[in-house]
Order: sequence, then structure tokens, then C-alpha cells
Amino acid sequence: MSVRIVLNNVEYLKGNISDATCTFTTGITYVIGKNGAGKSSLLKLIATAISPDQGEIEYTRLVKDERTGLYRKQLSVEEVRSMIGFMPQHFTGHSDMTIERYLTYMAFHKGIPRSLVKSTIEKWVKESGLYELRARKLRTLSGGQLQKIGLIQALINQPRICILDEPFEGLDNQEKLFFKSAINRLAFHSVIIMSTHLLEEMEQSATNSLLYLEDGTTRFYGGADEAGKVVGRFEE
Ligand SMILES: Nc1ncnc2c1ncn2[C@@H]1O[C@H](COP(=O)(O)OP(=O)(O)OP(=O)(O)O)[C@@H](O)[C@H]1O
Repeated sequence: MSVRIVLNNVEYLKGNISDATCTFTTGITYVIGKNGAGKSSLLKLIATAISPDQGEIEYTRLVKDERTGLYRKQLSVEEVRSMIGFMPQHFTGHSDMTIERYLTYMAFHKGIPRSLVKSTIEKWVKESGLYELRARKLRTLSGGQLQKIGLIQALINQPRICILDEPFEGLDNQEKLFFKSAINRLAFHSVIIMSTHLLEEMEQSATNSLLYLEDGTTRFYGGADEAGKVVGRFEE
């Protein structure tokens, strides 16, 4: 059930996106660019949190039909939303809920079977080092702790499309490793799009992709192992 997202000449003036044209497929695509290049706006557009002024974003998935064989089926906005995990920049969640309550709410919301909710949450909070804090309200958490909740809610149901805005901000090395391995596992069968301003966070393998955004325009799309081609421009 391979999902594909195609952006055609997307324009979103408020977020300074003037011409975004690119294709996202299974695996990780890193979106990089200077401050204000439009990374967060692009991610919000793909997550359907905002709509383009011009151009289109097309979501399809590969479907097997007994009579016609394999074909790409256009997905409705509702279908797309049901398969997206999104962690926005400056994630806050529901500040008056405890970690446990918030993640339970999100797990139900994302369709995790009732019988699996408790064990799924327990596994995530234990492995991410949040177990002792599970009865704390989100508003009492540090930036890094909140970031982990943002990541868990985006990844918890293994979404077919996962959009993460600066996912590793505020995490220590061990926490980064834990979430990176969860994201890498998900990348085998999902479209992962993540922004980062830290080039060292990119895993520069040929299977990962890199999208370089400059002044709201997609300037470079290639293998993440080609980062060297854009690094000079990126760091200017
Ligand atoms: N809701 C908004 N209202 C007004 N201007 C906006 C809005 N959202 C984004 N912008 C502007 O659009 C441009 C792109 O912003 P965006 O946050 O997408 O960039 P970014 O690449 O994610 O930057 P950073 O790396 O600093 O997070 C910026 O100039 C920003 O000020």
C-alpha cells in the first residue's frame, strides 16, 4: 500500500512558499533550508493543516484490483488525515492532561484497538524514559519531555504518512537514538517527511532523500548522501 505525495507548483503566500514542486515516497525525506525558508509552512501544507493558495498536493496509494491490476488511487482529505501522524514545531498538546491521559486520548483517536491501548502506551513511555512522569500534566513538563510526547503521539499508530517538524530539538543523544530507530523502522513502509536545521541529524544514506528549500522554492531534491552539494549553500 505504497503512498505517494506530489506537490505541483504549490504557493502559500502567508508562509512565504512561492513554488514548491516535489514528490515524496516511502522512506525518509529531510527538508532543510535556512530560517524562514518555509520548512514549517511546507510541512503544515502536506499535513493538511493549511491549504495552498495556488497549485495542488496530490495524495495517492497503490491499490491492487482483481480486474485492472495495480493502479494509483487518489485519496480524499479525510483518508489522508486518517493516515497522518504530525508533530508540529513547538508542540504543546493538551496542557491540562497528564501524559497517560493525553496519550490514551490520542491512541483512541488514532484507532488503536481498545485492548492494545494500555500496553502500547506503557511500552512507549517506558522506552522513552517518561514512565516516572506519566501522572504529570503536560504543562509541567520541560521542552525536551514535551518533545518526546509530541513524537510519541505522531508515531504511536505507525502512520503511513509521518510529518515531523524539527523532531530532535531538545533531546539528548540517547533519546535521539531511541526515536531515530523508531522512525527508521517506520520508514520501511511509510512516507516520513522531517525538517531539520541540524545537518548532523541527517542519516546520509542513499535510501533517504533530501529536499532543500530556499525562499519558499524547492531548489534541490536528491539522495540524502548528496547533502554535500547543498551544504555550502545551506551554511552560508
Ligand atoms: N501565520 C503566519 N503569518 C505570517 N507570516 C508567517 C506565518 N507563517 C509563516 N510566516 C512567515 O513565512 C516565512 C516562512 O516561515 P516558516 O516558519 O515556514 O519557515 P521555516 O523554514 O520553518 O523557519 P525556521 O527554520 O525559523 O523554523 C517566514 O518569513 C515567516 O515569518
